[in-house]
Amino acid sequence: MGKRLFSGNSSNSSHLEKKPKTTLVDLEDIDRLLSESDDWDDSEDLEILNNSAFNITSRNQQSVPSTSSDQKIVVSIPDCDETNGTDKSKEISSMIDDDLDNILDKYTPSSNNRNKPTDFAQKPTVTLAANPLIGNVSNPTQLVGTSRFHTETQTVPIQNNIELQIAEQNHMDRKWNSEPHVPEGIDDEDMLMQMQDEINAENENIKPIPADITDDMAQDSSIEMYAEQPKTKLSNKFTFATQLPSVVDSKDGTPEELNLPPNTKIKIPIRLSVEQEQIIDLAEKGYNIFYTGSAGTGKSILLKELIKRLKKKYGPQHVAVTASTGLAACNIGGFTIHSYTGIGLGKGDADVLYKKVRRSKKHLRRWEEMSALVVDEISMLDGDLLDKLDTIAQKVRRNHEPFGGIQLIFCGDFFQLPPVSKDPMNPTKFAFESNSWKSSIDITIMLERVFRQQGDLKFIDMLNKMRLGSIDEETEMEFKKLNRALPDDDIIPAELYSTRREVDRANGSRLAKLPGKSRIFKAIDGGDLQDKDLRDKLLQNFLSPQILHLKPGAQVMMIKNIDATLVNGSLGKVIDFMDADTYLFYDVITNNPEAPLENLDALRNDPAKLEMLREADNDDDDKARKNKMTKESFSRLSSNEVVTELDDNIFDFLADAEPNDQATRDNIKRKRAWLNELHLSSQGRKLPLVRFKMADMTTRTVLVEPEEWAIEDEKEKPLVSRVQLPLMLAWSLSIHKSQGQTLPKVKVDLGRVFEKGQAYVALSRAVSREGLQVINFSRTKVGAHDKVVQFYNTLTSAETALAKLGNDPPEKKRNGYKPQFAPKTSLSRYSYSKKKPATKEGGILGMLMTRKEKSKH
Ligand SMILES: Nc1ncnc2c1ncn2[C@@H]1O[C@H](COP(=O)(O)OP(=O)(O)OP(=O)(O)O)[C@@H](O)[C@H]1O
Repeated sequence: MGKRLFSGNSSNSSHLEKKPKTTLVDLEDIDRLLSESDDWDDSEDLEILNNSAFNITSRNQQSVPSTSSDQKIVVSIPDCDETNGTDKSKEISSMIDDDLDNILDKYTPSSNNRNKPTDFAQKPTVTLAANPLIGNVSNPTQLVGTSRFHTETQTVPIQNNIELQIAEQNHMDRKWNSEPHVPEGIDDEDMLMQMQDEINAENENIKPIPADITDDMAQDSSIEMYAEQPKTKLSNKFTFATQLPSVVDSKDGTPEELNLPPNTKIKIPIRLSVEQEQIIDLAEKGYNIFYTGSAGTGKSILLKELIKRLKKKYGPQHVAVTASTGLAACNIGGFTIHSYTGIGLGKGDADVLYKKVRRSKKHLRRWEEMSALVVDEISMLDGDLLDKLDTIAQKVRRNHEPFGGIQLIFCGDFFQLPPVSKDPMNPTKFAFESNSWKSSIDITIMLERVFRQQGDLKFIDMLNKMRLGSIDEETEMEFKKLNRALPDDDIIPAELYSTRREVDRANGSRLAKLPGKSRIFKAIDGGDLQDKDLRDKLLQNFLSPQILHLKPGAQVMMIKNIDATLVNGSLGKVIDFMDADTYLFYDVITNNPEAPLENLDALRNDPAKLEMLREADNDDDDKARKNKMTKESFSRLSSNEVVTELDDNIFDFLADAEPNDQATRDNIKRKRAWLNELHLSSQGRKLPLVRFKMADMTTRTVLVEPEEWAIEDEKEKPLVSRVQLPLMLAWSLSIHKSQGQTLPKVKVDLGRVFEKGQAYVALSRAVSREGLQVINFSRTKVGAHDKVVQFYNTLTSAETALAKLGNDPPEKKRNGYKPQFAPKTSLSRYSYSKKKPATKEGGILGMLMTRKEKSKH
């Protein structure tokens, strides 16, 4: 029997949990690789796993129905960089050779696993991919947890109809042409097909003889064994998703000669185009770059790769990854520029904002350590604000070069949405009109190839005309033809509207269609401002509504940055409502299903420990403490609140591990009852338990607690404030929020378009005309700013920009340019306290508190 290198599990909707449903049996291999390599950067989980030798995960397709048992295992081969590529390549090569044997071992019937019930047979897909661009990475610690979880719960084996796939070489690797590092044997499609045929031929002989698989056999087998998954009620299908990996049906993307079965899903790694690569080259040389291109030219995709390269060059903590809006920031795994730089709403002059930054050690440090500042969707950033940021940078860093010598990478399309200007007397100032832009940007480049709509060239042409604000009659007719219903299939179309009122109405009607009564969450508003009209106006500006209606099944969007992965823009689905105390225990059971009930009981009956746990869960910064009381009053159970039993959905994680032995089954049953009893008797207000979809396609289930928004005067006293759940319904989106998205199926209503570029942004989210419905189209809705047209007339292609530059890198051109980060002079005055758990407890309490600490960082 070969060593067990990996295994996967079946995936239905419930497998999109944060606790990964991937099993990695041979963890030692991963651990060893991680510890032996000098290249891993421990501080960045994502970095580690992007570079890890093996990245073995189970992936769900976005549109897999909840009842499906479709499975996909991705084995990623790491990227080779310039310096260590060859060695690592050899190492991987030999390991991969072993792995092929293991794949065969794993899916070939052996004496131990021959008798399996085909009823439960899953249909795994094995993809051997060379570090796909959008890898689904997992965290090694998560893998450890998962492994334990699965080892203790024997289930039923995967067996028949396996499909082996080979993903193309990762064309992001710039050494592809010269030194392909995929080992021989892996990129050989014939061999894979042969393996697939062999395995399936053997598997056909397996007779469905259920029930006689003993625990011992399961332990000994090289095959992991899984239970048939019970169906969950809530689908994990989302109306839309941000920048999903390119997963296409075989009919669209599989090379003919692969001859894969019709339902095979293939992940096609993205290969950067020459012009995209050229921009990376320029950025690596240290130039301050603005690059642009029409919607769908791959600006964001390129930006993600560029960020990786800059992090390699400067170190992750020296690269500020930001965007002008929360959703755009979410797309590139960054922050809004306002929150990252510490300028809040950006109100007040540069001096006021500089003082604000100085008061926050965290933000001061960020500015001081910054070597590169990346801003996505720059078109929505106000030119005056850019000038203020420039001033702050120079002051904080005590360096009078533009932006204090920080390298700038700006990306966006000025033909799309301009900065929001609410003051008619003070019209929009584009970023390119600012003084700081003129003094800092070395190169402006235009990407020319459109990827998003590449399957519909006529549509690209129509959109291009629209972008420039001039469409002819024929184009208008073509757009008007799109006023028809979209096919009613598995995918629910996203809906885009121009105004918030329209969005609210559309979301409200979707909510009404869900069964059951909605729960109402009323905001607590405060602040010192006396002028009622002004106060109401300011309150209206908050994204969070005064009254929020929610039901289980509601699609929601997070509207605050909570931690590293749960950010403004994260999409989720409400699965139930529970109070904070029940959630503490729910969390314990989720992470530790085998924890004895007696321990949970003991913790429940120990008020001191419980209090400690609650404290550890609370944010300890000053402001949070000030608002604690308001938040607490928000979270108090009101007398008329009806408390019902918890829904079975919340126990998905237990159902996944459907045990074979009676004792474990009983244990789980007891825990369900125990948690329900706690839930029914608890005095806390029931808050939404939301399953969020993460950028790596896993999910994370969290109890969403109230947050505070405030508009402050210059002395940081709140003029108006609101405490509310940081959620909004999200079946429909405003066009402003949709900027940056790729939406395969979308319905757009242009009836109330009020801004130049707005109609273009909305329609260019679609991938093709086939997936686009347009209501209220009219030529009058289309327009472009003259200033933007003029500015774009001055732009060049990447190739021309390169030719003009010559060989001198900007380090030589810009006097005193520092490719590394700024001196840390003022830093030494501060000491940074790291948050520590309130106490070092062992057992469940300790585990919980450590987890909470970790999730905060
Ligand atoms: N080099 C490439 N090869 C194949 N597909 C690509 C490439 N670059 C981008 N794409 C695809 O094109 C689509 C649009 O990419 P992306 O969102 O990065 O464009 P964008 O220019 O940022 O669009 P927008 O301006 O609308 O935000 C995505 O589906 C992406 O996967």
